[in-house]
Amino acid sequence: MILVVGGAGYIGSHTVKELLSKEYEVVVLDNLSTGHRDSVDERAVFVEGNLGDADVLDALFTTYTIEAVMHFAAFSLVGESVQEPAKYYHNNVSGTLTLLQKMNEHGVKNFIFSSTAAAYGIPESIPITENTVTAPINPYGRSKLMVEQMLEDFYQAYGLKYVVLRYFNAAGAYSDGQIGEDHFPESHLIPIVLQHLLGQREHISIFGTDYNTPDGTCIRDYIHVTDLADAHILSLASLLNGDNTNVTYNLGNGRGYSVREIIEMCENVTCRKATIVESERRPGDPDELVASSEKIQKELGWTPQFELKQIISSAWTWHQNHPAGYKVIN
Ligand SMILES: NC(=O)c1ccc[n+]([C@@H]2O[C@H](COP(=O)([O-])OP(=O)(O)OC[C@H]3O[C@@H](n4cnc5c(N)ncnc54)[C@H](O)[C@@H]3O)[C@@H](O)[C@H]2O)c1
Ligand SMILES: O=c1ccn([C@@H]2O[C@H](COP(=O)(O)OP(=O)(O)O[C@H]3O[C@H](CO)[C@@H](O)[C@H](O)[C@H]3O)[C@@H](O)[C@H]2O)c(=O)[nH]1
Repeated sequence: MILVVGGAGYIGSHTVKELLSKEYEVVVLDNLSTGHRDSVDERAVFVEGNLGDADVLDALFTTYTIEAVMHFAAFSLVGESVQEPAKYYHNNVSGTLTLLQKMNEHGVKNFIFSSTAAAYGIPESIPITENTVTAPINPYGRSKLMVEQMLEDFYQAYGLKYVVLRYFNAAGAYSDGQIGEDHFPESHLIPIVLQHLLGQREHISIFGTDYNTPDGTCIRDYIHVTDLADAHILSLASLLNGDNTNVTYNLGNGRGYSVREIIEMCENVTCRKATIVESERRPGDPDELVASSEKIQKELGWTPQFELKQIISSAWTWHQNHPAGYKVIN
């Protein structure tokens, strides 16, 4: 069985569906702090609990035979991490340490970790490879990098095998339109633009128009959540068949889009016109983040299947069908 920690969240719930479609048995552990019970496929076992709760973990590892753990659970709002670093180190680092200790005690040796492009901070060059210097510029990025470092120590000392996946900007929704992105508060650009185009927000703020990019707005690499889920499946197989022991991969499309280009593509997909307000820079935003994902393409044969237009179309279907997200409207 595969334990998916944070499987009721955005990326976790999509990965659960992919795992089930590949005939893996899945148990989800999630405390629903930012996730949604309704996003979890009913074929998965659901346990509500905290990943930092040793008793919950003992019960899980005793009840189920866990071959591998996929760990999505974290707090991930950059701005909040600057205001409340303790919250981030407690959940993302200390919670994960408890999980790793319990895995070790129960002899569970395979681990896949959701890391982030934020681990690189302001990169020295583009595209970013796994060898680019990691120098995070906020507590969120640092909390992820600390876990990466713990994983290498656990590998050396206890033989934990791991794959670290550094995602760039996750976006899009599952092909059946039934699950998608529902964060509160929403901070990500694509859902914010689509919510505006649905009439749920008065305007879109562009955070900074004086960046060192061709149109002055930040450039990011957007990757479909299903492509991320597929990378997890490949990583899992490589751990289980012994090909990988301790490895880090970037996950992006290798193509950057500016904030203005994203808004234009959203207008194009939805055939609606956006109202834009040019605002101040948001603290901590690097000019440009674009991945080189050649390493995972070469080593595991992962190839992203979705381009920006398809990413936005799938997200649009989700938002139209679920204007209030997972909330039930009476
Ligand atoms: N969304 C992105 O663009 C992006 C980019 C890079 C990395 N990531 C990372 O990927 C992971 C998933 O991101 P997401 O967007 O799906 O986030 P999300 O908030 O939708 O999902 C996180 C899930 O973890 C659960 N959780 C949090 N703390 C927990 C705890 N202590 N015990 C049990 N469950 C807990 C939440 O309830 C939620 O269901 C995170 O680790 C995030 O840092 C996300
Ligand atoms: O209303 C908005 C929201 C965002 N942006 C800009 O849009 C870009 C993308 O922002 P966002 O969607 O919030 O993503 P990022 O800040 O790039 O961060 C995401 O991608 C990172 C990896 O690249 C992950 O580490 C983070 O967890 C994840 O939130 C940034 O330049 C923002 O300043 C706006 O201009 N207006």
